[in-house]
Amino acid sequence: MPRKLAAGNWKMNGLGAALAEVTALAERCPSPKAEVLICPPATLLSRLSAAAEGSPIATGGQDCHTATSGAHTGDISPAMLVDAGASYVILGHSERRADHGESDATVAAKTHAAWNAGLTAIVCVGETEAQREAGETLGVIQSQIASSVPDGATAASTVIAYEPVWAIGTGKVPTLKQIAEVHDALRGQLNERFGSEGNEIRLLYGGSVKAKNAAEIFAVSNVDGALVGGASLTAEDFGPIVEALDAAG
Ligand SMILES: O=C(CO)COP(=O)(O)O
Repeated sequence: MPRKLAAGNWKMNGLGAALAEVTALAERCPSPKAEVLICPPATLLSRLSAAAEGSPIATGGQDCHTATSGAHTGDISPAMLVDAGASYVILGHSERRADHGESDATVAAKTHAAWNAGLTAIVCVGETEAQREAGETLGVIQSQIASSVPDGATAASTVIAYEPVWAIGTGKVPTLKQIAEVHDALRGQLNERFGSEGNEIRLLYGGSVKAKNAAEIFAVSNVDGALVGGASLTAEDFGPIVEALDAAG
């Protein structure tokens, strides 16, 4: 099994001053057992990669285009993320699915492009509150996985993040039983489709993960780490989450 992963998604937050948080995080967690990843806005990626050099902190993008270069104003290619020091990219986040109309097919194409550039793709899935209330959660998520994750996914190339849309930035968190139900179902689906490799693909939980709830979430079966938004912005908030993941073994 690859190392567990504590991933921070800074979303559209962070100016130059935020680089100090990465230095502080590296000082606080000098040799974590888990992999630690920060995905800053694209404007900070190069500088953050430089600031994290020599530390255990990896960097990643929050989206990429399917092409390597060309006439796509405002977009960023996977090769450009690699050039800026990234080793990961978050794809299909629910905010991109909602704000930019990204479909499962788009996410799958971006995942292929990311793999071709040597990036590890963190593919995000999650149900809305209405879908959960209608009892559709597992069906929605399994269909998103089936169509957003291309054939050939491996533990080195792919991470899955389960992020219930209603838990993102709301302070609402599913029960541990609800998290276990989804993660166990995802593990079963990945095993069935990718064989032994599917057993090794890391499954992250995301949505209102904080220092105070991290340890109990990391104890849930088939939770191999977290994708953290708001609580990843400072070393003070993210450090204890990394430490909780390490303590979970
Ligand atoms: O969307 C998320 C990470 O990608 C979760 O965000 P919050 O941790 O702020 O709820």
